[in-house]
Amino acid sequence: MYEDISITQITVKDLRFPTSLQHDGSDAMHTNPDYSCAYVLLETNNNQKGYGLTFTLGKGTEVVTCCIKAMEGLIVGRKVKDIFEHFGNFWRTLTSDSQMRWIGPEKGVIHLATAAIINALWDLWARLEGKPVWKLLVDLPPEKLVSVIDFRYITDVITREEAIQMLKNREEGKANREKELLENGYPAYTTQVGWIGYSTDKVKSLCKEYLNKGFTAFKIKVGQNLEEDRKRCAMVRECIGDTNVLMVDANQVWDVNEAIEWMKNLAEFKPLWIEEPTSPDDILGHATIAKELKNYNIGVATGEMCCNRVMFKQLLQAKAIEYCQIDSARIGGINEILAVYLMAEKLKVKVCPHAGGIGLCEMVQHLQFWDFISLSGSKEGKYIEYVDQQHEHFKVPVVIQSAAYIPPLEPGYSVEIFPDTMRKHEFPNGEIWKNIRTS
Ligand SMILES: C[C@H](O)[C@@H](O)[C@@H](O)[C@H](O)C(=O)O
Ligand SMILES: [Mg+2]
Repeated sequence: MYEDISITQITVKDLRFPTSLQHDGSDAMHTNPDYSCAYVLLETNNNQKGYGLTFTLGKGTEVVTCCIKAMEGLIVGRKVKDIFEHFGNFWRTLTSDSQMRWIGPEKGVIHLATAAIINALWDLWARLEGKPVWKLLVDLPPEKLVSVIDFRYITDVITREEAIQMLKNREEGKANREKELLENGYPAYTTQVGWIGYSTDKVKSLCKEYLNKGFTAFKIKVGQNLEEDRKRCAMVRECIGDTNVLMVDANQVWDVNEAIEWMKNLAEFKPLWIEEPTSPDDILGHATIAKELKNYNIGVATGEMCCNRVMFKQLLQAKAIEYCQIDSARIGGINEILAVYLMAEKLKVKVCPHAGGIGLCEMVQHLQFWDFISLSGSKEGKYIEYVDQQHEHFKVPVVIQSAAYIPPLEPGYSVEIFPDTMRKHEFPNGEIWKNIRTS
């Protein structure tokens, strides 16, 4: 298959959206984020295209696009057959290039660039197969699916053989779960109600709006001021009632002990989890927080800035997280994220993906659908994050019905952006940015 198809071009665009103007997406650490992405377009000699992105904020996009350009030589000229037949090996060539790996390895800008390229390759593969990515993943035989993963550094927790066996054990019932998912979708929680820059009135009216839309789980930002947080949590709890779920997110703002003390002060509002209480690199710190907060029935969630499968492995081994928040635009794209799902399943930690950023809802739903159908077989106590921003720029935007993600049927990874959006939002010459700079 695909005998003569090869990649002829990779184009990267710096696309930015002025979300900071309305404080959309703001949190304790990122008070003026402009949702942005380094957007990758792959082209082949048979006119097939593949689209992928990594999520960034404003000026940071400049650096990531530069890195993707530096990786061009690793992609262009490759036969797609060689990539997809030996995807695990190809992933390793991207992440192990002997000159480029020095600026990682497998972390930071270079790994964001890897994620964008890998995401575009999966989009291309799914389009060639005429399937959405979730279905491509579901239909791959266990041996083939597992062959895309690089197990280096994680075999002390999971081996290739174990992973294959786990998928085989779950084969029974796959068709029924797929059918059920297509009918009922996958539960979503909303973060749209509680960005840190939103006024109390705005938070209140958004809670009502999302309650009316059928949401039962709500995440708000905390971490700047304890008294304000207490007022905010009390107000949101009153608004959503006792039986609905509240999550809080500090975006790495605290020291370990500070996190524990702060959260004890918010415990009466019964948050399900505290997300990113401290540095994303502090595994033992997360473990300490998790241990202390267990007494208050508060779980620890993290992962949106976890840099690779090794860090995830340690978070899982150390019992540092109750909720594992994989992010579709980070670590090394789907190949590496699948490894995290497998480790989480083995160590019995729930995966609740992060999706607060542009295109993240569109992509990550595919992975969680695959997890439900092929790996964990359960949605129990799990959610996919939902933020209601920038979906109108995508050709296949997410569909949310009764607070549930409904699987897309269109081929690909759902991140193709309209050409008009690219013209308007490309930085610095798109018309949106020209207008902002002159106004
Ligand atoms: C800057 C971004 O909006 C973050 O605040 C966002 O990703 C957040 O942490 C989330 O969990 O959605
Ligand atoms: Mg978060």
